[in-house]
Amino acid sequence: MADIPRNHPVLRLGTRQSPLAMAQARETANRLCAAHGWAEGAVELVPVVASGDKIQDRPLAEIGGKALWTKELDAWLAAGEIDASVHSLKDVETLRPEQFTLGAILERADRRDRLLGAASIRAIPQGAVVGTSAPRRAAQLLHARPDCKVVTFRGNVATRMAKLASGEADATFLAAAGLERLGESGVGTPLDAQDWLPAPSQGAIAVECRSDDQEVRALLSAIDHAATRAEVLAERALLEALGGTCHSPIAVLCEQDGDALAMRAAIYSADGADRTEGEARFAAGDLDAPRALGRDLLARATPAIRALFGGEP
Ligand SMILES: NCc1[nH]cc(CCC(=O)O)c1CC(=O)O
Repeated sequence: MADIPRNHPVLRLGTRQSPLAMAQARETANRLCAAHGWAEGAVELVPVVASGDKIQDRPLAEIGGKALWTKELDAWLAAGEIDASVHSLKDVETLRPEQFTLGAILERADRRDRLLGAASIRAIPQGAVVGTSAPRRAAQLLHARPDCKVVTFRGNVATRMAKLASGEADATFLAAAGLERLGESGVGTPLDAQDWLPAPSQGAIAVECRSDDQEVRALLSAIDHAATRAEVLAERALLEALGGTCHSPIAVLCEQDGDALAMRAAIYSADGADRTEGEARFAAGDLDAPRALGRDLLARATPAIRALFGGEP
């Protein structure tokens, strides 16, 4: 068992303030307490309002991308105001400052998207309005259903469900993991990875700490899930090779398959008309294979797809 620091509370965990972020931070705190035999309250949650939560009316890709989710927490972590920060790994930029490290990646929850408002992609009514601001979800939908109209849908999970209920769209997508963590696991229909791949790292919670903070690194390592780490780091290696940004429609899933990892990935043009897919099988920890898959996808992609990759984050 790791040493419990003298002062109480022992660990200050920074988190965004949205209900989903708070649920993820509580789950992280519970796991830390269970792993180390700490009393409740040994982990203090420190909520901050992230820039990404302040601007709700425009797609994230337009207003500055994933950095808007981590900016405030990064500043607090760098300054020592918090010991670690909890993120949805899919919202964390691929290239992070050297001063931070992924101290723990928790066991991945359901990786799938869920469709709300229709029983399947095929069952969405002809010409329906579908709310999403994720380039991946928009492109995947339009690839399968070019008759649909995509409208911007931002805000936290409850906001998006309310927008759907009020008729702003006929259907929308939400991550199964997020719904589950909010106690809404029965909402909508899960889309199986066979025909609808999720976002890189979807369903995984990441806990970042300062790279030079050996004490916190040791504490966090107790809740790290090695199999999840291998999968999501491979997905992020693919992302890195693609030079993908939050404008880039990338769908990928890496899963344990016997004693190896199996990855399937697809990249799209913004309008979903073009799609290039590929797959690879490799050993856990091999990041060259997913990078090679990324380069291979780009080499085979159309100009309309390639225009969305290799850009600035
Ligand atoms: N883009 C926002 C976001 N970031 C993480 C989740 C859910 C949790 C996860 O996927 O890990 C969500 C909501 C959603 O996409 O529906």
